[in-house]
Amino acid sequence: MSDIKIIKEETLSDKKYPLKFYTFQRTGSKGKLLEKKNEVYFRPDAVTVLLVDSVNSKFLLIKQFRLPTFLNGNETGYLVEACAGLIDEGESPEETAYREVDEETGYPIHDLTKVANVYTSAGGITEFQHLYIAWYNSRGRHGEGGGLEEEGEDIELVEMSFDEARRTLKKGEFMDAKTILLLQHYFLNYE
Ligand SMILES: Nc1nc2c(ncn2[C@@H]2O[C@H](COP(=O)(O)OP(=O)(O)O[C@H]3O[C@H](CO)[C@@H](O)[C@H](O)[C@@H]3O)[C@@H](O)[C@H]2O)c(=O)[nH]1
Ligand SMILES: [Mg+2]
Repeated sequence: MSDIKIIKEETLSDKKYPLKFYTFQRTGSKGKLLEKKNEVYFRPDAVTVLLVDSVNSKFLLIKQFRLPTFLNGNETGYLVEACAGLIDEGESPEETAYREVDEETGYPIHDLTKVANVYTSAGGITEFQHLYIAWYNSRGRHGEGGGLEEEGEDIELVEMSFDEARRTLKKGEFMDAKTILLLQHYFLNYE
């Protein structure tokens, strides 16, 4: 680890989150000095929470437009995902989980449970995801949800039965990695 030497660091863009271009050296597994180049996009770490109503056998998912997917083959640009958001400065992942669930869905949750920490695209993006499941009551009272208007969020709530989620998984129709991981985790460990 300690023999990694950054030879050059160039900032390619710094509009929202920095995109940098590195030239670095490190000793490889065969003891040889290697020089490499790597573009790195510094997106903040994030939290994802799969909301489960085990009494009524339902998940609460969200649907929203995702430009990068539209630019890469997703015809409508819409993606069905578990509730997720970026960690604000000074926030713990648990605090982000409660805030994002409230902003995006408006439902109270309980028993927030850690599932895993994952790098989502290790070759080029710094982002580290904190994955959780939590329980909600689909028949309970809830706030508005829908995301923050001032951030341009436009979020539709999608309630999906366990059966439909299983079928959609089997057909390979979910397209968001963290959502697939959490649904599979739930079916493997709780059903
Ligand atoms: N201006 C600007 N706004 C951005 C940019 N990138 C994101 N935003 C905005 O910043 C807000 C972030 O909303 P969050 O709910 O905190 O995050 P998220 O977009 O849901 O992110 C989660 O899901 C993504 C898609 O799967 C993940 O990529 C991400 O890691 C995270 O898990 C959204 O309004 C989004 O449009 C950008 O480059 N420029
Ligand atoms: Mg979000």
